[in-house]
Amino acid sequence: MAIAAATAVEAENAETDTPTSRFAWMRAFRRPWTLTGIVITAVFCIFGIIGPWVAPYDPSAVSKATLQPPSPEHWLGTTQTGQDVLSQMLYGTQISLLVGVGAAIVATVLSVLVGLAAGYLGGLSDELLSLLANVFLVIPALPLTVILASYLPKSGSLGIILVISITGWAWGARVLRAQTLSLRKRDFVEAARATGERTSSIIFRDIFPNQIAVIAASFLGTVTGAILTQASLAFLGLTNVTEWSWGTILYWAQVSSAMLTGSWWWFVPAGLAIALLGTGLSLVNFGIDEFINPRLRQAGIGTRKAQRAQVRAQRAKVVRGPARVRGQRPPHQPYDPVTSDVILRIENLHVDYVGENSVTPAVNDVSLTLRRGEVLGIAGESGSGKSTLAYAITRLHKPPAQITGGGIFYTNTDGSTTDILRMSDNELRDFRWDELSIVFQSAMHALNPVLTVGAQLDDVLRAHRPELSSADRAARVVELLGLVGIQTDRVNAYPHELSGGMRQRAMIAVGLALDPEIIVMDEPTTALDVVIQRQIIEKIIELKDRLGFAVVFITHDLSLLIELSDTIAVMYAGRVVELADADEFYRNPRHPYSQGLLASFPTLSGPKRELAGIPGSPPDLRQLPTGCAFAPRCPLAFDRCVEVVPPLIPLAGPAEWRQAEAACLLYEGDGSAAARVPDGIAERIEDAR
Ligand SMILES: Nc1ncnc2c1ncn2[C@@H]1O[C@H](COP(=O)(O)OP(=O)(O)OP(=O)(O)O)[C@@H](O)[C@H]1O
Repeated sequence: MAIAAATAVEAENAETDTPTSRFAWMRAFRRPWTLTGIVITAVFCIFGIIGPWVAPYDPSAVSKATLQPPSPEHWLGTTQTGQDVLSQMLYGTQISLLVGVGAAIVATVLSVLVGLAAGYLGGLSDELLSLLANVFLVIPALPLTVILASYLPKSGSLGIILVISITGWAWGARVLRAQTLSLRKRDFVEAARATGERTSSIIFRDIFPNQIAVIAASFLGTVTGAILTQASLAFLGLTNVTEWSWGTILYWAQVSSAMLTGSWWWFVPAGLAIALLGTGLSLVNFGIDEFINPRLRQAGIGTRKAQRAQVRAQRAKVVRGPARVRGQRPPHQPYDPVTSDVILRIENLHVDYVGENSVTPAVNDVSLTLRRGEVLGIAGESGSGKSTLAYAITRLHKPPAQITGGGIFYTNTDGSTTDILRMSDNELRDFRWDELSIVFQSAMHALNPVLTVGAQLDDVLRAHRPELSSADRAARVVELLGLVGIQTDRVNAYPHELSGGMRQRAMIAVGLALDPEIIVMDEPTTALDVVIQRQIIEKIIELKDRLGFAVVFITHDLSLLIELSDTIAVMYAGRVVELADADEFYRNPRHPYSQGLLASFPTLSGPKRELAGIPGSPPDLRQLPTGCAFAPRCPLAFDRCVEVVPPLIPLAGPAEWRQAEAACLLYEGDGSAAARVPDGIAERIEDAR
């Protein structure tokens, strides 16, 4: 078995053995088209810088050689007054580039600030900033540019940069706002928020890198647009026409009727330069896309090393051993009422989703207790309120969810208790991750796709342990990766370069970063195959036993839950309907819903049996039936079940039981048997068992 597990780990590691060398990103710029773009842009930049020094003539100096076509003396010919077109082009390149890059920098900074702030902050800030952007968008840019340009003193490039940036930032801001709106709902941003990163850090460390491709495209597009606009303004005579730029060359060519006289050498070079630079910048943009997006970078290069790694991974997958037989539950620390002290107490918690016309009571009067170092498993069908409960515990619930009642009490190490629901934002920021962390459902979405695993761990440490030096943080990152069983050379891997199991391990490492007392795990193994699921669960148990944290574990997978948990809470329609020691729950589930749930899962051990589903489906929480919400599906329901909402009734049992309660009228009375139920039901209970 150990060999099978080792092979599977090897397979997982092999699966991730893709080239993530420090210089892998450089390959993005090796593509022929990108290289062509870089060469074109670089040539223009070089001429922009050295142009005035290498120009053979003063661009304004007149001579007798008027309107000469290209010749060895004047490579690009001369103008009507005998000025050298090549010299004008060399001087003009500098001014055109200055205007293009200057305007693009100002417009991009404006659009990034407005777009990201509006999209992330939302509310009034969004409304005001969006209004501002919309106002600039509805004003026709060209007429506004023309008006502004004609009112500004023709002082030269600076005025033009200002005019172009004022009219050019709004569209980029709109696009970035829309992107930010969608990104802010992504799990990795939620995760960053939950880890306590500050707003500015979330915007610039988590959201901004995901937008760089858009920002780069917008920047390069604005450079081209600004050069074109400057050329148009100059062509119309709205700039300082004695300052040489590609636009002023075109202006003088046009006022001197160069097109009519067929003096093509006067205007073609300037037009060609604009077109060529635009093409070069577009080609560079493709390379930037690939450079920014680690997925494209990876997909594009397809090195032999990567292919070999994939083949190895495929082979290793084939030789994986079978999953461990269910029912071989790893040993837990035995329950000791003296040492097992309460660390989290949820009391009569109510969470509603408040809509315009309806209220969904997703968590309804839930009381639970988590003890230090233990695992509280929460089971239930989809829609029973498990995730809502997890989000409420961590105070990560968002409108329309509202906590409408109850308390969640955390026991500090000094024995005092704090109501999590009454914590201020600052207290919550310190509490989350330091004391209580979360492992989110889908690691692929909860990890930032454009940051390496190491950088994401580093972010958490940076946010909560500012006193740590970067070397200490790096050492802790390596230690955390080792803890969860990720090879430490994967520190620079991007999430997509890791297998599903590795990503989930990385998420667990993020959860462990600050040594919390409690980790809430919401479906942490969903979408993983059983072998990897098994490894993750074993890792969680190993870490829990080693580090002593408590876990609230949420899953649909009842057999997994029984294996992992000390106590199990079964939820149905927002309520806890059974609370029991995991072993006892497995041996003898009491609530008819728990019996149905267990019957619909394969047995952990023993002979094979036919699986039986629970008839019907969970009720609409907005219109709960009267009495017990499970009654319409319950094979044991009797008249009173549709009249009375059953409270959690303590069940009779041995003293060593941790907890045993069921919200079922069958156990009214002494909690031992169906003494008070009508005739015939007692036999049906026995049959059902
Ligand atoms: N944003 C929302 N607005 C309104 N109702 C919601 C919202 N989110 C969840 N609900 C409702 O709250 C109830 C509980 O949902 P929740 O996601 O907590 O259940 P769950 O047991 O975690 O389900 P799953 O296992 O599928 O995640 C469901 O009836 C669901 O429809």
